[in-house]
Amino acid sequence: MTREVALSVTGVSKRFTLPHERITTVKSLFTGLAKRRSKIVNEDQYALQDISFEVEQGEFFGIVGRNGSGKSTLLKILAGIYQPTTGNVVKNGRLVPFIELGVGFNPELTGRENVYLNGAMLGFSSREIDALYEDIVEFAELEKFMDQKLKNYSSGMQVRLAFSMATRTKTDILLVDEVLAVGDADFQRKCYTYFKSLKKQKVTVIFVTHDMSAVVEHCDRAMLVEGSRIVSIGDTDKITKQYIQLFQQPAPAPRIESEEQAAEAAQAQGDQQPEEPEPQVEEQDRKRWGNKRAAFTRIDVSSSQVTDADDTISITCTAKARESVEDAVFGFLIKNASGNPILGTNTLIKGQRPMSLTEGQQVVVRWTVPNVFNDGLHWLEPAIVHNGGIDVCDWWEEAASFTVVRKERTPYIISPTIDVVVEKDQDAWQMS
Ligand SMILES: Nc1ncnc2c1ncn2[C@@H]1O[C@H](COP(=O)(O)OP(=O)(O)OP(=O)(O)O)[C@@H](O)[C@H]1O
Repeated sequence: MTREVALSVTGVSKRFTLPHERITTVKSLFTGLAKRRSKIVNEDQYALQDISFEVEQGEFFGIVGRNGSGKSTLLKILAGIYQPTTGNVVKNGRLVPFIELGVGFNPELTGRENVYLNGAMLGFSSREIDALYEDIVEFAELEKFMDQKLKNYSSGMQVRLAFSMATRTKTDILLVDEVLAVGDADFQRKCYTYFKSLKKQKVTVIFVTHDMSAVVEHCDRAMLVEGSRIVSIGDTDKITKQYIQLFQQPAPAPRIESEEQAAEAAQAQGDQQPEEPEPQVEEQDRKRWGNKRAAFTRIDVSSSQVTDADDTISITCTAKARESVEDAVFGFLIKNASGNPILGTNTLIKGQRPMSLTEGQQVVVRWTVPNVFNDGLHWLEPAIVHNGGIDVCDWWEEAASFTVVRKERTPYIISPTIDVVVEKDQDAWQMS
């Protein structure tokens, strides 16, 4: 049987030019001299570099990668919203993007009016929408809300309506970004069932997500993108493992484009004084912040793969005080791959008094957490706060991760072990 290609991407790169306040030396970043030593330059940044891959007709193809790795830019190029800087995309058939919430909707109109407005944008006549209307509303489960203005809908309700509309459109290729993640678990399940039904019609689904369990469960193949380039393409087990491994490594270096910038970067490297290395925690990091009077030096999770056999998960947080801290409280959150907090606590809640730390003192906090988690990737977010919780010493999103593999899957946020005993009175019918 000949292989039928739905989508072919060859040598695609995308460059954005950004005005940027560039601090001219790494050292000045830490010495408060940043203002005097900075200048505005136009910096070219590659969101994608040399991307080539093919997706077959009827494939459910996942695209995964860290925040900022280039996934959404790639989908926008596939959708024709962005033009690639170099390279080309060949699509075999019609492509419908479902990638940004709110596109094609007007918040001041009712749900019903928006169905007609959005339908017109998707190419339906009003008679066609009349015929589809009931199905759209039923799939979205919004029967009671269609006469309310869209601005009163939750983001989950909006996504249900938008997705329900997208499913009515005849398409050969469907692009789905993470927007589905705002729908609840039941709705997501419904969407996956719908995607699977598309396979029979040879419709191709390209799906961007951070939810590794969804990749393993639903995708035929997946692609991992990191720092604007493809790391690998292959079976979903391999790709999801590689994705998880990425978080044990530092994020990639910024992508430098011009020779002048490369020379500046080299100089900045040279400006670092080896005899006074800057502590890692002071680097600019969107996912980590705080005054660092006390900071984590190490986070350990007992196992990166958690199964039904594990009753508990041990988390060990090692921290060091750089200055004295009067009343430190240690805590943590655990979030699932969609970023929903699942549980969390702190030493105060657990009855420990706020800790007084002296300069240079090391603290090790060990947590034992029951394994209540559902299938998939989970993030650990430890924190140290002080001053009655008003000031943050160190707050670290996605400091570590673990993946839960369950034999039984439920559509809920947690999946604790639940035992059941059924007692049936076998003679009951004889007695009545
Ligand atoms: N319109 C734009 N102008 C300038 N830079 C952009 C633009 N869109 C994206 N970028 C940059 O391109 C890079 C890739 O962004 P992109 O949104 O594609 O990543 P992503 O993998 O989808 O991230 P996330 O998982 O957070 O959604 C980022 O560094 C981002 O800042």
